[in-house]
Amino acid sequence: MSTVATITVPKSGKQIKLPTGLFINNQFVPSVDGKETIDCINPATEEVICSVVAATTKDIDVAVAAAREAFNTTWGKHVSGIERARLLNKLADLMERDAQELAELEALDNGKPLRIARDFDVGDSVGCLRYYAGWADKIVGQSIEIDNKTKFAFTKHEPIGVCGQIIPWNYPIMMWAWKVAPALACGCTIVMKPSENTPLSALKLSELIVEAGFPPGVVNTVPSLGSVGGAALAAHRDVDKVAFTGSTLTGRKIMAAAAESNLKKVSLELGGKSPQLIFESADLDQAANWAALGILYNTGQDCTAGSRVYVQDSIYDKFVALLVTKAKQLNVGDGFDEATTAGPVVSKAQYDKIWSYIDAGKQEGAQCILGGEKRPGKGYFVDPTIFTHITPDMKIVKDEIFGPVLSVGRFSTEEEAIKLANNTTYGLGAGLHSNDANQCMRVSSALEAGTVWVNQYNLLYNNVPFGGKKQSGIGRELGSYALEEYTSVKAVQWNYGEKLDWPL
Ligand SMILES: NC(=O)C1=CN([C@@H]2O[C@H](COP(=O)(O)OP(=O)(O)OC[C@H]3O[C@@H](n4cnc5c(N)ncnc54)[C@H](O)[C@@H]3O)[C@@H](O)[C@H]2O)C=CC1
Ligand code: BAL
Repeated sequence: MSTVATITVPKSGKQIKLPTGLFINNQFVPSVDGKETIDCINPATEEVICSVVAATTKDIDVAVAAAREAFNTTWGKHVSGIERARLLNKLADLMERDAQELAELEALDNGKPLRIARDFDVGDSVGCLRYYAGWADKIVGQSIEIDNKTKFAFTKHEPIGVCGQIIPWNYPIMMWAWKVAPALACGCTIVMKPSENTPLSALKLSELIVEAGFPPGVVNTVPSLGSVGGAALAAHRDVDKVAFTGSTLTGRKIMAAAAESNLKKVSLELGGKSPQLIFESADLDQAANWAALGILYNTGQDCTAGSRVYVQDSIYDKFVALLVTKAKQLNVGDGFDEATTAGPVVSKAQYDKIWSYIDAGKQEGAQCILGGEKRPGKGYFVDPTIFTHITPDMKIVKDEIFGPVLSVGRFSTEEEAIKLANNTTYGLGAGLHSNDANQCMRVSSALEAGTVWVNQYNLLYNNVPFGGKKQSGIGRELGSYALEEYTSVKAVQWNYGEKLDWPL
């Protein structure tokens, strides 16, 4: 197959030339032993955009060897923090320069609206690179006094080594940035496996890695099926750490593979079934805006999607009516239409999964008060769907759906609200809306989640840590906390005076 695809951008007709090979040692190459390719589908039209080379397990070995060689020679302990910062800042500048093209590829491959891809996905990712560029020369250890006449110790926060990074399809550029930026800032090298659903932006970013001036092998990109390339990275004996975002099911497999191979360090950002609590003192119009954003942003394909909303009895009817009004204002359509505020879901598999849950909700007796009807024609479009009259045992209430499907329940007391919210195996996000400050403090500390949003929902900042409790994950991304995921602490104990009497 050709190793450069020509991709036509809808509406503008602009043509993008994109290398489609594996990116290893700063070059786009064919597979060493495979002929498989991955078709990239535009979910708004179901048409093939282009095909990219699929890495085999042998290709993963080649990419890991390249990353190891770079770690031992040009990166790792062989490059200063100042230089790492310079390169990260340069990469951020190039991403900013190419923001439109990156967004076009993302909108085509994932389906999300072009404007949102450019302003939020690319914009926040540029910010993420700059944030970690700022950290690159500030990764410092401690000096620890043991005995002030004879001994002290100091710690070094050393790069952990070769990192396998496995990312999903819901925010392909942003998940790339969240993983690549802290790893490079700390001095790690990378084998990046983008999702087979959305590999295009990672290939474009690989071109920018070369242009920014990163040495060969520092970042390698291997599109592949999860069961092939992802599994090979998780089980690889020369990978020191694997960072993953995706389903809890796959996270479990990755952890098992890490345990059974070389006990590599693992960080997991997994699924969720996040609650939003609406108390009677809340500003209802604002709460409805945040609740709608919580479940409908990115067409609900969000690990922190606020997919369970619980409303206090006294305001239930009024709030539900408001929420329906807000949900109806969403404009689901092709991401290249200016008016679109939510695109299709990413793939046929995801579309089918969402519809199986909508059907289950109806069969289990929940009341569908909005949506719940398929659209005719092409494209994986799902309109906002709201269920009421739910019970805790329903599948739509328990399982992560990853689509614009909301379950709405009710409560009478604060205790009941907390109990309902925490009644899940997940613990990623939670929201509460109340104008009672004491209540906000009480409830935010009682909610079992890695992030609690008070009077807002779903906002993330590069300097605020993000991650899950319970079965939503292990470790933290973003903020200074992410640096711990990519460094290993070495304690150097120094004797400058103590004499050892022997035998003891
Ligand atoms: N937490 C999050 O942000 C995400 C959650 N999900 C959840 O997962 C559900 C299924 O979506 P999928 O795309 O199938 O998720 P997935 O967890 O299987 O895929 C995420 C990434 O893991 C890779 N992968 C798959 N199997 C692997 C394996 N055995 N070893 C290593 N890597 C592997 C995939 O290639 C992809 O790069 C969604 O409906 C949603 O509920 C999906 C994507 C992101
Ligand atoms: N909400 C950003 C992270 C994620 O959905 O994977």
